[in-house]
Amino acid sequence: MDASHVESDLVNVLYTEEQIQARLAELARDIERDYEGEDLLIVGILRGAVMVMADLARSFTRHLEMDWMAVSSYGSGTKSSGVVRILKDLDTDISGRHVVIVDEIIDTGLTLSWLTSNLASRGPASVAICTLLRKPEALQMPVDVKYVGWDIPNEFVVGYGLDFDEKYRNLRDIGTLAPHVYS
Ligand SMILES: O=P(O)(O)OC[C@H]1O[C@H](OP(=O)(O)OP(=O)(O)O)[C@H](O)[C@@H]1O
Ligand code: HPA
Repeated sequence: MDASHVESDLVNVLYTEEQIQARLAELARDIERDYEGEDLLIVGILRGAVMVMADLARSFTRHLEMDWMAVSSYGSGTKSSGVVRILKDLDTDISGRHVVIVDEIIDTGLTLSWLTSNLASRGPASVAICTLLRKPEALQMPVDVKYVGWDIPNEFVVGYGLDFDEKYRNLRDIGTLAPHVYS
């Protein structure tokens, strides 16, 4: 499939690469300000958060550590299964550490709500969430989010790490899928 073919699968571009980079730089400034003088560990949630982690981390002008977790709640479809499983745990002991979880989207809130309590039970100094996107109308669980890029409508989005059936993660922009892709 060539690149123009992939772009034509998008019905609407919500955020361009330039807009995403600018917003991540602002979020990095906010996080730097809030954790000034503190040790900081950012935790990316595989696989979707790879792009956000890479670009957010490089927007920081301070030292920080990075670790990764993989959890599963979506399978191959567009609906959360509601069951969260850890597929890869942290390599870092987070007791006494300030942790910021980094993800690309909060949809139902199930994943991050579960993950926040899981990490909080390990005795960190603090746990906060940074997400590029959030769908307020889709939330089923309360999630306390400290840093949000944008609130978006309740539509399935792809690109910049977000996939549909493992495709479209490598798009630079974020957009909604054309209906012909689902049918
Ligand atoms: O708020 P929720 O409804 O729980 O959805 C949010 C989760 O869904 C996505 O991950 P996904 O399970 O699609 O895995 P992936 O990152 O490997 O694509 C995203 O990265 C979040 O972790
Ligand atoms: O809208 C979405 N797109 C891709 N992956 C997702 N995981 C949760 N919500 C979404």
